[in-house]
Amino acid sequence: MDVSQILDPLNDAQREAVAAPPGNQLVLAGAGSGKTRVLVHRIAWLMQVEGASPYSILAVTFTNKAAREMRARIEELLGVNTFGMWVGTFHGLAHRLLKAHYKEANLPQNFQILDSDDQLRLIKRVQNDLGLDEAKWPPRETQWWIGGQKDEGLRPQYIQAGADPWLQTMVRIYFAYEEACQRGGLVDFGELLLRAHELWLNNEGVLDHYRQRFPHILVDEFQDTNTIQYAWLRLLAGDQCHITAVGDDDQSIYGWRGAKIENIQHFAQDMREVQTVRLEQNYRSTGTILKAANAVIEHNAGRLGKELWTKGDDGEPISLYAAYNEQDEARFIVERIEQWVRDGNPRDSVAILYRSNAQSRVLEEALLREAVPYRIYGGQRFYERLEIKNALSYMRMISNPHDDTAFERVVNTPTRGIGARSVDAVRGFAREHGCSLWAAAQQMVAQRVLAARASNALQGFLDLVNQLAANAEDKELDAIAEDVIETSGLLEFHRKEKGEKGQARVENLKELVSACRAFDGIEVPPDESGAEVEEPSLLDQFLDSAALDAGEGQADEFEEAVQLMTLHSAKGLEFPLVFMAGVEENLFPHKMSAQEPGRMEEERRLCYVGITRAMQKLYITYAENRRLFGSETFNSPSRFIGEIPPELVHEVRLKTEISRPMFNPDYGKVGRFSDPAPDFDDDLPPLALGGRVEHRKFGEGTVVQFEGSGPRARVQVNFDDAGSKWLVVAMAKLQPL
Ligand SMILES: Nc1ncnc2c1ncn2[C@@H]1O[C@H](COP(=O)(O)OP(=O)(O)OP(=O)(O)O)[C@@H](O)[C@H]1O
Ligand SMILES: [Mg+2]
Repeated sequence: MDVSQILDPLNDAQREAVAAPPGNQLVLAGAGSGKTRVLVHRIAWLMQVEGASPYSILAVTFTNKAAREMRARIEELLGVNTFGMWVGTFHGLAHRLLKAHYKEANLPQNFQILDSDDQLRLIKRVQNDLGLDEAKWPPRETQWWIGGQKDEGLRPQYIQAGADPWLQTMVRIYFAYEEACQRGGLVDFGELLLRAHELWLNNEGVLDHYRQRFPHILVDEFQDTNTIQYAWLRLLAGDQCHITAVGDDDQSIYGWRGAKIENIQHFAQDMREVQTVRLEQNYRSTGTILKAANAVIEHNAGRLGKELWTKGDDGEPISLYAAYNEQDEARFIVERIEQWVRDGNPRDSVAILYRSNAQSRVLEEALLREAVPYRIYGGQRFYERLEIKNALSYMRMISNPHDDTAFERVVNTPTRGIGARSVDAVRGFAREHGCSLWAAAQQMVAQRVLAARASNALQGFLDLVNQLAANAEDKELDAIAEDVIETSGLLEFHRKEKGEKGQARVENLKELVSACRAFDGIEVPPDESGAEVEEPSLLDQFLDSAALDAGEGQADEFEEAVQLMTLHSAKGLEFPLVFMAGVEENLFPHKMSAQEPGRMEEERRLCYVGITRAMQKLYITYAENRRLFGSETFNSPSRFIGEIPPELVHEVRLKTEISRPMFNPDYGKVGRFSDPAPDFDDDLPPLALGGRVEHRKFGEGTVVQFEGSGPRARVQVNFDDAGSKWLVVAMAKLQPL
């Protein structure tokens, strides 16, 4: 038997983990030390040497994309098909279980996944029905709270509200929300996990079946499992099955969402005979990047403790750029990317990482301006778009007209004369009769409850959905989508919208048809045990995968593109060139983290995750002046920058003839940056970004941007009275103040 392919590309510690006899294992190791590689090779080993069938393996990954990569790697290593292996995220696997056992889970076969937006709407509606004022009971807070309870595995009946009126109300909403979900056949993300856990708890036969089936359980990114996920794993493992868990306590970044680092310690106690393996050699990053990461994370207390080293070169220093504002930052980043690409590197070797989703907009604009293809990773870019969600809602109505969330979304979209009052009346009727909105609307039309005009309009909507459903019979998925966007009037509606926005929406709707065309189903392999798996319709599969897979690189998967993503979604990934943007106090660390103990350490772990994504070169940028979330802020550089040893950092100065970057008082405090003298062109006044200048005609103003050099150099000045102007420096006779 040739196992050299499996073992040769590993170091001794990795080999020990991969080739261990079946048993419980914990691989605890820092970033880039090959944890994920160990997991993949371990699966290959189990199959090749222990004779495990792919059917007997369940692997949990952090994203669906990681799951696909894992499959591909194993197939490449062994030259066999991984068909039948269960590889996916906790949510994806839970969904699959619930689909296969919907009856035992007390769900309709075509239950729908409720994404966070739809969930919020539903909560609003539920609160409204309970007569709770939104101002006093912010629905987002309720959503957060309910999610938190589900993560902890708590149903409303188990929550002791005592005499706490706030908690009593929350529990009341939770009850009503559960009821609404059950009625509509809707399952939110937290519910997937909770139900899947209860499915096993309450159905011994089902649990036994899976325990028999999956003697080998493997989990990546174990440090970010929450209570219910861990309970689910343990329940499945019981005493017979073996878990290989790999993780890094320094990379636990989802505490705010209920993840428990403690699970790492509990694992060693809860499971029998756990073998712990540590990996310390890093294969990903240069020495410099690694030293920076180690230095930053050292500021955290209570670590399980491990130091990473590499045999590789030190590589280039980390570049730090102090931008004048967020525009300048974005432009700088795009320029460097263009240079990198001109040097012959592929675009998809670059990632821009940021702390908050909203930061992407400015970066996107800068990339668009320079026509640099980019993709937002994990940002729910396509399926989150309004017009797409509307079209998907029509498709959901075809699948299940009792889906209240979909009903709400499209009953009057595009507008068809069904006013808010009519919709309110439908809601009231549904509440009174304990039925779905669809059933209520049908009754109301039949009983002529509404005035003639409103009634006709509502009838029109009912007819439309019925017609779409009839048309959909025996049609291909893309034909259904095409019919939906045309017959519903959505396409026409956006065609009439003026400007680029409408056009983009039309294009998106069309893209949905292409997405349907390319879709060939979620793999549901036959279950050799004979457990009943009724194949859901392709439409249902598509709707589920759109909800589950949202944003995971589906935008033009094959185009070579720069990757944009939040630091959170960068976990587990690696890129030769990485930019960390917006590394400023209040943004990163996020200002919310100051309010809760422990959160600052989580921010630092997030910084560690960010730094360790970089293989060859890392840029850190911050803006002295930032417009974000609609307001202007002046932040100092992040404390994390100060935690990187100065000798690893090189500060970037822009060397155009006219620019002298604004002096940052904080540098003095940190007192450590090598500062190459800025270049000046003696003929021209030394204008500085952010500097004050005077113009004969326009008066005083602030320099905000530069462009070009030499005689063609231009500056943009925000004049106090005359507004913003672009001026040619050589002509404008600007006087620095
Ligand atoms: N023994 C090895 N020899 C050569 N390259 C290796 C070895 N082990 C891992 N690598 C490479 O090092 C990089 C990091 O590995 P991997 O992604 O598995 O690390 P990780 O510990 O999972 O990181 P993270 O904590 O970020 O998830 C990958 O490019 C991987 O292919
Ligand atoms: Mg990994």
